[in-house]
Amino acid sequence: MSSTDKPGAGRWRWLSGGRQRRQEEVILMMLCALSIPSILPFGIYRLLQGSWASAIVDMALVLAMSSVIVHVWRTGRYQVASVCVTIFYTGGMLFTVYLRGVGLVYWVYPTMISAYFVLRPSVALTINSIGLGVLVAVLYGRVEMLNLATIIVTVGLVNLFAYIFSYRTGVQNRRLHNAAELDFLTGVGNRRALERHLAEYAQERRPQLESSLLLLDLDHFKQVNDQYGHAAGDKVLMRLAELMRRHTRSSDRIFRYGGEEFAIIASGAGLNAAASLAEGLRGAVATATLQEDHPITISIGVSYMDKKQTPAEWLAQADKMLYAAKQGGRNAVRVAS
Ligand SMILES: Nc1nc2c(ncn2[C@@H]2O[C@H](COP(=O)(O)OP(=O)(O)OP(=O)(O)O)[C@@H](O)[C@H]2O)c(=O)[nH]1
Repeated sequence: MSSTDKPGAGRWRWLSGGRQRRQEEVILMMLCALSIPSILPFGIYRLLQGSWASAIVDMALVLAMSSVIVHVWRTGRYQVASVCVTIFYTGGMLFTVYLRGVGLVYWVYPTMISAYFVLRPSVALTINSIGLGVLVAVLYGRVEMLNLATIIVTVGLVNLFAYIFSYRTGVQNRRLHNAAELDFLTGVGNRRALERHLAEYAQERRPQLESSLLLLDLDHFKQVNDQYGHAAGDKVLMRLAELMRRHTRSSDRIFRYGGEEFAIIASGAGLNAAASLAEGLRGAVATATLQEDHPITISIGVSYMDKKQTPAEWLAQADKMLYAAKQGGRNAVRVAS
């Protein structure tokens, strides 16, 4: 069984709730879950003390974090929730310092570091810089200048180190991702990336989002290699990938499925739209010069990514159509009915 057949496979399966979750979702939910036992005891203590304002802030944070966990768990949407969580945390932390004084400034450090776990480094740095500005305004006149300067410098340094660490980790992650999922010759996604995207689409919950799968294969490509050499064949593959990029939308995803075989996930395209896309690509390749003095054509099989079927079935159907296009004389498009 290939990875396209396994919903919920992988490292985060135990938290998947039936589908494979992105790492970002899991980190956000864990961060929120961790904040509940960290804040709740203080909220209860403040309640017992009768410090109503502090207790309300703590309880509101606990409630907000619980809501975020439920929201992310149910919808899988984490981007806006990540910004909201950071703003809740920062606001709660600043209000607590405002209410109870500089003694609670220790909360600033974990709060600010947590932003780098769930946001892009530049966004986290921006929110934290605004938070630091508000903190200085809150504490100004309430603590000695030397004390305030120490807080500013230490908070600033913590942010600087967290930013550098988070930025470098992001760069390394992108490099690893590219090495694992990009085809080194053409720069489009590789087969592993295709399988991941198909599995993600199979678990996508928006019923109105329809997509189609195109499998493209160069016709008689062996002749190009035999006649002009392997390096010339490589150039043809690169030019074809470039042509596909130009003739697809930015939401479509292109992959190299095998040696001279490519796949396109036409996002948001039903069968008719996908058939027009395929026909346009076929015509564009037929009229382009991918190899001087040698006309090159492609054959394309198209299948509809029906949610009632599995990714393996979409691939098998598109492959069957591709085979039919080849059998029909090549330089042709066949669409699954
Ligand atoms: N240059 C180059 N050639 C490749 C690469 N991967 C596969 N090929 C070649 O692609 C050719 C595929 O040949 P076949 O499977 O016979 O297919 P074909 O000649 O395209 O014929 P049809 O698909 O039946 O139209 C072989 O010559 C492979 O060497 C690659 O990365 N670079």
